[in-house]
Amino acid sequence: MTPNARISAAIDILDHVLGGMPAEAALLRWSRSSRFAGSGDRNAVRDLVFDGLRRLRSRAALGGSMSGRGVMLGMCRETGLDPVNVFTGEGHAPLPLTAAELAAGQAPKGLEALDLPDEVWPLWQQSLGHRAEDVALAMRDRAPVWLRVNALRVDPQQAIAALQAEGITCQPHSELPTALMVTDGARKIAASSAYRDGLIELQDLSPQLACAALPAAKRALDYCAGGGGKALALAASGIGSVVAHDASAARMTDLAQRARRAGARIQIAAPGSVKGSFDLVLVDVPCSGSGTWRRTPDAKWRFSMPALHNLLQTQKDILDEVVPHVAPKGHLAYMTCSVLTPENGDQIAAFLTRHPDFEQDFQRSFLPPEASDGFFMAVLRRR
Ligand SMILES: C[S@@+](CC[C@H](N)C(=O)[O-])C[C@H]1O[C@@H](n2cnc3c(N)ncnc32)[C@H](O)[C@@H]1O
Repeated sequence: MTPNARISAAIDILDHVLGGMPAEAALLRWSRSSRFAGSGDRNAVRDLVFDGLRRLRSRAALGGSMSGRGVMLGMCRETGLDPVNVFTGEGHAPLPLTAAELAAGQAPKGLEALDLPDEVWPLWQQSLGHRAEDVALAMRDRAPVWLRVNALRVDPQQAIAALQAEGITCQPHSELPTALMVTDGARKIAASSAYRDGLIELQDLSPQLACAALPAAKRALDYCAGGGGKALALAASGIGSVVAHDASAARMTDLAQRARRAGARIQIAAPGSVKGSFDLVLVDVPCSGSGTWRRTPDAKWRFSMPALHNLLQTQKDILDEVVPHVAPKGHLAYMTCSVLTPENGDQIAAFLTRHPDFEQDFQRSFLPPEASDGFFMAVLRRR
């Protein structure tokens, strides 16, 4: 595909996303109907779409319309590409710009320039205070890729060497050497033998730092295990017995295979079947995902207050549900990938009021750009 044909494809995909389709589904739909596209084309189109979604409002303002064409025209204007050379109508390039399109567009203002939806701003500002603008601006850029070295298989130096042999270069984090930032070759990870053999896992820096800060335990329960990212990290940290549970069995479908690959011993509990108490209970609850909008930028534009209120109730219910599973003197760790206070500190303050037999050990927030994703953890202790 020519560069302009890739822009045409991105316009079509963005129009589907703007029509309500999740970005991954829109990309898959395009991919299936574009067998001619090679892997380089697919990667380039994906990048155009995701960059466009991270900067949707500002680029639509620059391009003069909230549409695939408007966003790609805005991209041309922002990056200094002459739109007349892109919108040529030749081959598979986008159709030439009309006089109205050429005349439209202006510099983004206010929340347009921050690329945030209006609905989130009051809460964003209350939650982030003086960091509100710079965190919003960080969300406009692509996030780095981080790997977790699986200490059950290798040490960081061995993992770095194995990855290097497959053309993937990494740099260890200064405080947590098992966290590796990929500096080159990120697209080769999924097919690499280092990944297939369980030497490394894909996991963002913030959850890695959060898991590393958890108190030591002999028996841990990951109550909202999903695909098992945290359960695998707990098992790799040397906790002898890890039980993974989720309200949805389907969310844990791949966990047994991932655990085998990683050499991790994880017991999978069917929904609602957890028995007994644990000295560490982790609840990585469903949340707005507002800390991860660099990776899932379409979710940013789906944010709504009614959806947030439903999530707040789910988070509260999960916290109350796990109380019987926290052993006396045991720890309850609460995590979200959100930067919004109602899902974080407020949720913990309300829990401590409802459950005076718990006290807080510590809270920690991670914010981009210095951390990778926005993330929150609170560790509570049963008296
Ligand atoms: C943020 S995701 C977990 C991600 C996972 N811990 C990881 O690291 O890959 C939240 C999970 O909570 C689960 N969940 C939602 N309601 C729940 C409930 N009442 N009890 C247990 N799990 C629940 C969802 O199915 C979802 O998999």
